[in-house]
Amino acid sequence: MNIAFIAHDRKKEEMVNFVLAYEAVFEGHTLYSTGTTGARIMEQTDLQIHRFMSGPLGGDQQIGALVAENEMDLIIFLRDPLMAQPHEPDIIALLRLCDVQGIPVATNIATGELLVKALQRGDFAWRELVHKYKPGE
Ligand SMILES: O=C(CO)COP(=O)(O)O
Repeated sequence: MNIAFIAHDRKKEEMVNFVLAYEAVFEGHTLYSTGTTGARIMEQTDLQIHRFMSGPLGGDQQIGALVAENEMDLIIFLRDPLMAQPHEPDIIALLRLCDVQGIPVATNIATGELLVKALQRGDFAWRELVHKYKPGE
């Protein structure tokens, strides 16, 4: 599965702790992140993550491009609901594309926990069919 991690600044510690707790689950997958989030996770875990640009510089949009292609299978996006972000339009665009493609996306830790447990159980197997039977391929 292709999994992306994104966390706003005041959620980065929570994200690192979350990924640490489920490191064994994530290590079998292909991991992506926005720039700073990925750097923080890689500092504290043994995971290899493909890092895009920092969110405000276009990282959300880069992940959005994969979502538009229906390539991303799961996104954990710990947003800060109490702080305005300069790139709010990019964030909304990413979440909109997730809804367009029906991509599971957690925007808080409680949903993140549920999705990672579903991943552990194999509930994401349907995404393999999406990859296999892409329209036009
Ligand atoms: O701003 C972000 C998501 O909207 C996250 O970007 P960074 O991981 O580079 O801090």
